[in-house]
Amino acid sequence: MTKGYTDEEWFAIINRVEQDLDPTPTVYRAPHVGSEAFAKTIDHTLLKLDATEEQIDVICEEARKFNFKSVCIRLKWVDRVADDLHGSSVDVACVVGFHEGTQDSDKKATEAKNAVDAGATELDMVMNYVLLKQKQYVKVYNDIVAVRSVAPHPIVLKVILETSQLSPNEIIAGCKIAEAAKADFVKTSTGFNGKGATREIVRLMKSVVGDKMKVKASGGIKTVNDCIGMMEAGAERIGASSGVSIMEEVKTRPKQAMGEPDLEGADGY
Ligand SMILES: O=C[C@H](O)COP(=O)(O)O
Repeated sequence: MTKGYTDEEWFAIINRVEQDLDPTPTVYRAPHVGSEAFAKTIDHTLLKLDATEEQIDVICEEARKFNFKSVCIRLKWVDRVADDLHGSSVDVACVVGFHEGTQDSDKKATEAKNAVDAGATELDMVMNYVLLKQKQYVKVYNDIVAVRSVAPHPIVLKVILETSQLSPNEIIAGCKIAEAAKADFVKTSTGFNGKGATREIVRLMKSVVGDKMKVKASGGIKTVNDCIGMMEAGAERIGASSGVSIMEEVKTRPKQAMGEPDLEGADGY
């Protein structure tokens, strides 16, 4: 998929990227709150192991009602969600290697293929961040390539870095390796391990990937202002189990005039 670097070459590339990062933060424009584009940033997510059929059907109904971007679930639910969402504009997203990320690449690839065969059009795979921390960059790259090779474009591939477990240098490494492996998104967190997304981390990830990839913020995003803050930091997708309460909050907010930027989320940087 790209030139195969050695671990030593990756090490040098990552450190060069870190040195060259522009320290000036860019503020991106979030879609208008209440717009269709705002709802279409949200992956409506239910990943708890004890989810029931009824709960899965409910989140699909909610996703249709609010016109979210996707419903994000585990493999066992992909068939059902694909049926529930049939005829809607809501996509089916499935997690892979969730939530540890340490499974064998073959297992992840099989899981990814089964998800796509069952109707998933987006995959949120957990990077092997344990190997990343050991600077085994080539293995991390090959792990992502293994999934990408069974789920080529137009399947959307997001790579979850689990940023709470990583240093800034390791986050930069995860972003560059995911980009080289032709993933579409880097995603902050599983929501199951440590702190979720922060604006600072989203900003760092966006400054590394620039226009080459998109950033998904996830984990602990519960309010409209959380969403705006993440989007102004550079996220173009939000993963949240709180999508409904976010949309309920949207209804209570005064309408924005068209063309006016919403800068509320800029507070608290
Ligand atoms: O990818 C999504 C996360 O699991 C959602 O986390 P959350 O339950 O904190 O919104």
